[in-house]
Amino acid sequence: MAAQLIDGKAIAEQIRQEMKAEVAELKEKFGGKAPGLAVVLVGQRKDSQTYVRNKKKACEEVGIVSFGTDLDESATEAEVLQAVAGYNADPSVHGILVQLPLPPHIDEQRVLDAISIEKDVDGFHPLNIGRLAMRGRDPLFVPCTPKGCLELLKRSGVALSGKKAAVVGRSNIVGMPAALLLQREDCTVTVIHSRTANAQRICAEADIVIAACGKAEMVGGDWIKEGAVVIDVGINAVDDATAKRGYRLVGDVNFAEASEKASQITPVPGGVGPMTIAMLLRNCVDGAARTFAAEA
Ligand SMILES: Nc1nc2c(c(=O)[nH]1)N[C@@H](CN(C=O)c1ccc(C(=O)N[C@@H](CCC(=O)O)C(=O)O)cc1)CN2
Ligand SMILES: [Mg+2]
Repeated sequence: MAAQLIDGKAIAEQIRQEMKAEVAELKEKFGGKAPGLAVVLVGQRKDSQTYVRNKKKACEEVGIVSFGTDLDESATEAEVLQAVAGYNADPSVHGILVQLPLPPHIDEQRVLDAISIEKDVDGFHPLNIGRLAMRGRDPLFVPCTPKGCLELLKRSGVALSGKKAAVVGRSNIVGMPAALLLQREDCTVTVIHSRTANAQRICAEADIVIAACGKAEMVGGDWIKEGAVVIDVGINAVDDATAKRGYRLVGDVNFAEASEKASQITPVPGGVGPMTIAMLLRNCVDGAARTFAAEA
């Protein structure tokens, strides 16, 4: 039987509407103060420019004030660090995001480590990741894409406790934090990576699969257990002369095959992607609410 679609675009829209009301309440409660998000973009990558534009548009929609620094591809690491330091010190900014990837001459780790953990709305700072990994500790922010995956599961009524989960991929941004989040929900988690022996057989035992390996359609139908829930994080462009843009987007999962086996599945596009931005807004509003309450 074909799987039920998890509509990330619709769920993200619903979350934005919920947040619009929350931001209005915050303003009412705290004398007109609004949450502020600062985005630092380095270089002219078309995809990054689109994501940053979409983030600013989403901020506007919910009432978050956005700030931006656009630096040339040739910007030095010192210039990027200076932009971050300025936003760290700016009381009207509650969230700082440096769009990734950065040009290769800039040390990504050094830049991410420079963001104040109270404003780390991407959740990439080692202190936030470290707290996520520890029992009894809570990060101030959780990385947006894995947070979006968990939100999709919860809003789709998927019970997590005691379930077997497989995360395909172990990146710092998605795979690793997704595995930690599932573990915090009492799933038994296996992380599958490029050196995993019998990856397909292990994945096919999971009740929940999060695919984030960055390889177009690598997770085939035979990787999916009958009735499993599949969350596809991948966004891969494949040439297609018949498509409007000359390419089409596919995930890390072979959607046609997997949807014959899964009970629920996310599409690409329109699955996890829109949730990344919705969770960024969520983090920014939560950060601002914490600051406003502390200042009151
Ligand atoms: N600082 C960060 N950099 C990057 C992150 C991040 O979370 N923080 N994630 C990605 C890019 N990204 C947000 O920044 C992002 C990627 C994709 C989407 C999205 O909505 N995708 C659409 C399809 C878009 C298209 O048509 O091209 C979808 O899946 O439906 C949103 C945000 C790397 N960098
Ligand atoms: Mg998607």
